[in-house]
Amino acid sequence: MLEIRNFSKTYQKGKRAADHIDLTVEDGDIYGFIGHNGAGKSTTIRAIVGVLEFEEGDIRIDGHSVKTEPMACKKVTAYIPDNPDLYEHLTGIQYLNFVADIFGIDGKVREERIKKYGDLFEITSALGDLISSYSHGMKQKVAIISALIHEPKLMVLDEPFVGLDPKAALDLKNVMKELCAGGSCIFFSTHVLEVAQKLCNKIAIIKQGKIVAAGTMEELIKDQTLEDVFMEVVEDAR
Ligand SMILES: Nc1ncnc2c1ncn2[C@@H]1O[C@H](COP(=O)(O)OP(=O)(O)OP(=O)(O)O)[C@@H](O)[C@H]1O
Repeated sequence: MLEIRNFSKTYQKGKRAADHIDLTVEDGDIYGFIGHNGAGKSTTIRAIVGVLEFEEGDIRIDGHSVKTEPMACKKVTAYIPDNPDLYEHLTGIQYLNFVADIFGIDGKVREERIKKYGDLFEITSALGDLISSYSHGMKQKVAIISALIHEPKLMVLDEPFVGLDPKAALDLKNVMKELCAGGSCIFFSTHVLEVAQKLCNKIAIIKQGKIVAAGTMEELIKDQTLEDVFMEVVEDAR
């Protein structure tokens, strides 16, 4: 579903943020992407979802290149950035309808999905209010619902648990599992290793732009914790 081949990114001031990255995310995977601050997670994620241009390597979603077939990629992908920037002058429901329009989701289906996820995340009663009046967590919830509205085949999330209360975080984990059980896949970055260990079937660890370990959770951690493995791998790669 997602294939990253030999992807590298050097920013204008010469910073090499991603260095020959190869990764494959398959249908049904909940793939965690972990690494220290500044390791290159957001750079990779932003290239996957088409908001960061790159020259080296190729990224394909459902067989389509993000460089040459961006629309085909975007149709099947949902992206939630680490700090969702929503249209503040719209109400929550106007924003969700706007996203549903873009993806061509018909009225009945969108209503059902907005009701299902709005109720789950306990935000239905606030959807008539302006987004500018929302807390960070409420904006995060609307961003999550907008991502789920078109049942993406690939969901890409950058630090999705930051700012969510414990109930919302649990709901999101359950929604992620449900989506992947239905054949979609998720690629997400996180610093919360306990969550990654419980939730993910695959993990990649990035250090200074390079993948230093990747594979299934069982292969990687064996009888250790993800935190132990992360610290070992990152120290070894120094
Ligand atoms: N627009 C930019 N121009 C120049 N350098 C950048 C730019 N964006 C990111 N970088 C640099 O690229 C490196 C990787 O940054 P990136 O945001 O991908 O890391 P990250 O793993 O997502 O970090 P964090 O966990 O702190 O969010 C860092 O050294 C960062 O300073």
